[in-house]
Amino acid sequence: MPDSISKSVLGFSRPYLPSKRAFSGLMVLTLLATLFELGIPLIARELIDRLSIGNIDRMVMVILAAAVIVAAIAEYFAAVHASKMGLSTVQRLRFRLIGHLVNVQTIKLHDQHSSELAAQVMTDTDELKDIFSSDLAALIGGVLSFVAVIALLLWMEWRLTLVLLGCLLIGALLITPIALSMSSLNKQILQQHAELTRQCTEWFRHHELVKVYGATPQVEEQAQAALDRYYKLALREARALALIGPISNMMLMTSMIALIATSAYWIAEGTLSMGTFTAFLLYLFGLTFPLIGMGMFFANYQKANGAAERLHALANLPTENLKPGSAAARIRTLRVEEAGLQLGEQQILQNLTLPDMQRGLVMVSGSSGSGKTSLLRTLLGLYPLTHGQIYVNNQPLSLTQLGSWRHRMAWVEQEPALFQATVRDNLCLGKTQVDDAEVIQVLHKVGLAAWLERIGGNLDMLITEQNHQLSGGEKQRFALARALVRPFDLLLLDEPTSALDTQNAKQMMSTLIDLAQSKLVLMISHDHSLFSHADQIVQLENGKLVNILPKQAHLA
Ligand SMILES: Nc1ncnc2c1ncn2[C@@H]1O[C@H](COP(=O)(O)OP(=O)(O)OP(=O)(O)O)[C@@H](O)[C@H]1O
Repeated sequence: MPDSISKSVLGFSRPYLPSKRAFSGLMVLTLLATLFELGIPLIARELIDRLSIGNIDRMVMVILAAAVIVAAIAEYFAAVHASKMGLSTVQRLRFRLIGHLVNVQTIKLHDQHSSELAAQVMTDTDELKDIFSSDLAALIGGVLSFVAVIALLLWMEWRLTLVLLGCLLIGALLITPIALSMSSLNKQILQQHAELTRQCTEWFRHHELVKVYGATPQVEEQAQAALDRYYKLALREARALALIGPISNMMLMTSMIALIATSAYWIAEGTLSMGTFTAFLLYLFGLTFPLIGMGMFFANYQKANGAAERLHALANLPTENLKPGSAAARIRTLRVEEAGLQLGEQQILQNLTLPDMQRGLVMVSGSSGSGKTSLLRTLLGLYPLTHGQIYVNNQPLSLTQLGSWRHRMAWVEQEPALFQATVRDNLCLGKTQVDDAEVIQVLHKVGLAAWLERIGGNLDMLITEQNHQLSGGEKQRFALARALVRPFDLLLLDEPTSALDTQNAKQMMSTLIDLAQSKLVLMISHDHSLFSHADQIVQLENGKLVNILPKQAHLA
């Protein structure tokens, strides 16, 4: 994302704001609406003064009607334009945030929950939307009306205007601390909202576990506590916001009473016309909305500051650097030299050296937690090496474009991830050209022909989040199919047979042995019965290489 210079709403949103033209358009429309709205009381004054001396002027009536209609039309277009600006700003921001978050370095996302991130992308940005749509238009119109009305009132009766300004100043002083408290309050509300979203996601995703372990009362208790926390914060915010309207109204009421009382005296004295008095009243009414609008803008701006601060933290998570370096060439050899990987306090790989590996099947074994998956993640460029180097065709991997390096690989994860998407979309992830015939062929190759038949050959079938459409073993073969529908030089597999029966494991091994004729296949496995297929066996312990056995040695 572009560097965000500040955590404030305007600083943070600057790169996504609408063009100057759009802002000018809003200014013009708001100005037009405000000018006509300000003109209406003056025309009304003229009309009433003429009527009071029995002069019915049709022209003034027509002008008044036209002014009312034009003001309404301009107000409508200003509101639509402002909403468009707010919506487009948030759309651009969300688009950049989504792109940014999927590129954030894996290790920086470890502490984040995906549903909390999703909640932030959707909910926190909503707080900014109102600022650039309704609130901004209200502010521009409000400031214009306020300045113009005060100028007109000063021109009409300066002493009364000073009394009015005094009342408004007291109102502003009352509203300011309320508005200022919004920033931290809203930050807490959004945090609590995201936390609730995370908890709900966990409960719904693991509903079977919850049922079987009879954890429903526990869930309800946690839900109640989380909802109570949210309710209290939201109520505090509602109470604070609810004060703004009455305070503004109270100040206007007070001003109006003072105005009417003095005006009554002057009308009786004959120094004030009925028309001027009507205009005063209309202007005071006209001030109500701008004042409330300005107060709300101030409060919402502070609220949005809380959201911007949270989004700022997301936007500053470091992303992967896919661009620098040279394009990855076809992989002929792969070597690891004194690789060290430390994550947090934990030393995961320690001086791990793997000599040149070429095409063939390399099995990685070792006890649980010895660093096998971490080694694969390092090769995938998901975990950065703390020291040491990986060499591809004798070139340091750190000098190679990460994106193009990944294009040379395919990966079958330990716990196959499935999207809530169609069979085709799950298999063809990242591919721009999809050939159904090829997809079906690959599904046959990995032993999913019977499964495909069962689903009626329907590649459009939706795989749901709970993915009951696939058994554990079918999921593993499905993940292999996803790898095989793309070209690669290096295939990384993380215990791909752990959920397979002997027959299916044999079939998968035969596919992998075939592939290993022309590609490098690196496979993690705990199953010693499969080791006889390996061209090389790498044994890790505590992140260190303890043994490396060629095929003959192992078979011996
Ligand atoms: N992102 C991480 N942050 C902190 N520790 C991590 C991270 N990734 C892995 N580890 C730790 O590194 C150690 C090795 O994990 P890894 O998953 O590589 O082991 P493994 O050999 O594949 O184990 P298994 O055979 O059980 O899958 C574990 O103790 C794990 O907790």
